[in-house]
Amino acid sequence: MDFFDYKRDVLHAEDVSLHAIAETYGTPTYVYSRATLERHWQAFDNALSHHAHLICYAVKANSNLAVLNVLARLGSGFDIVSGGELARVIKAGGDPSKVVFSGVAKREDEIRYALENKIMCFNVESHAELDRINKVAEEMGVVAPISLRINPDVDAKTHPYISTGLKSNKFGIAAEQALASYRYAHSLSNLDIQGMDCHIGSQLTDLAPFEDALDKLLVLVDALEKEGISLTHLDLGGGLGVTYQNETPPDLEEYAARLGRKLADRQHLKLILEPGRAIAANAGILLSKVEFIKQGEEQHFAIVDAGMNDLLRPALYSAWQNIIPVDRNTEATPHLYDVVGPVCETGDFLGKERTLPIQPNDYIAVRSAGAYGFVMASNYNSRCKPAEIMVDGANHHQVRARETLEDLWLGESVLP
Ligand SMILES: Cc1ncc(COP(=O)(O)O)c(C=O)c1O
Ligand SMILES: N[C@@H](CCCC[NH3+])C(=O)O
Repeated sequence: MDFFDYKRDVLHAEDVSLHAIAETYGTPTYVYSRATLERHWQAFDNALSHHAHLICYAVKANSNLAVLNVLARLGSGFDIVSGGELARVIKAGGDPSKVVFSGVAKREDEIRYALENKIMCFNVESHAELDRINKVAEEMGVVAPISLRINPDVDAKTHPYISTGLKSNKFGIAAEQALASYRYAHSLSNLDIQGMDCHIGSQLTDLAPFEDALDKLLVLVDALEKEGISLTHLDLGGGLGVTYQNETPPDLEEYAARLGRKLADRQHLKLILEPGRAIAANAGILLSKVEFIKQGEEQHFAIVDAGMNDLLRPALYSAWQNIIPVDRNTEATPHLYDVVGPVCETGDFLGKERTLPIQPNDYIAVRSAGAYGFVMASNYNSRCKPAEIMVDGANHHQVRARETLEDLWLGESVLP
């Protein structure tokens, strides 16, 4: 069941007409479905019910406070990559003791802030970072829980910009160096070794790389055990793909079953997953209005009021996201369009060669925009960032106001 569907020829989010949302809040506007977020999180939780586990939603995918709060209410943990994301989790009512802190370069102040809030674990990516966390923990007179992020050197077969588990990527500690790194961590007085983690990439549509990575990690877990270093959790990161166009991402049950089989005789090892996209992407759309139709030399352009500053994925990765009309009952004849924004860049497009029955002032929805959408928005061209709305059944709530002109120069000043 899709919570974004047509009712009486008008696209709805749950029970709310997107036409009504556009008229009430204006465009461009991100619209999220609470029921979809909950269903996706619950699907992960249920699929892993046979094994001790914690789902740590990757905050970077969509960090709106209302999104985090909906997931926190379900009991979600959170994967963060900055002090800012931790502050958001806390502000949204999330439990810091269910937070894992990833990222290649945590600053000292961020480490201190995380220790003060007693997060569950730091996912550490280098010796230098071990030293830094140990130093801050020592200064504070506490012990820091840590896990080492291993780079298993597996090919996630995804877009090169979002592949993270290859030797050539900046992420993690090479598998060959892992034992030495654990020994080193063990020698530091203010660190407590808890786990091992990896994250091999995003938008994976094949299970084999996850299994290969898990196999490599388990070899290391066993080797550590022999040295008297036993771990309490294994964190396999995020990365499960979603359907944008015609991808067939692995079935969640199958994913969980395959991981579960490899962990069956290791019940003491709690499994942590850090899904972001799989929870948020298809729980959101970007609503936009057609400004003009323009006949170019070779193609038609539909110029809409959302641009690359609002949704960067098409421009940055040539990512394909479905674009559909909000009103199906239209007089407009379908044409092939490049759907472009108002930003002064040739790369400013939301979709190319899309057949759409649209005319000026019609609304369109860019689907699968709940993850890596608003969070990657910018003010380029001094454009105000869009509003964000959360639909909950027949209700809609503005969970972030559209930026105003005053917001554009917040904190700026001119010379005296
Ligand atoms: C460490 C880490 N965990 C989790 C995620 C979430 O990934 P995804 O949105 O693909 O599930 C990412 C981003 O790719 C990440 O870097
Ligand atoms: N921003 C990327 C995903 C990056 C994942 C970061 N670890 C995307 O939109 O696909």
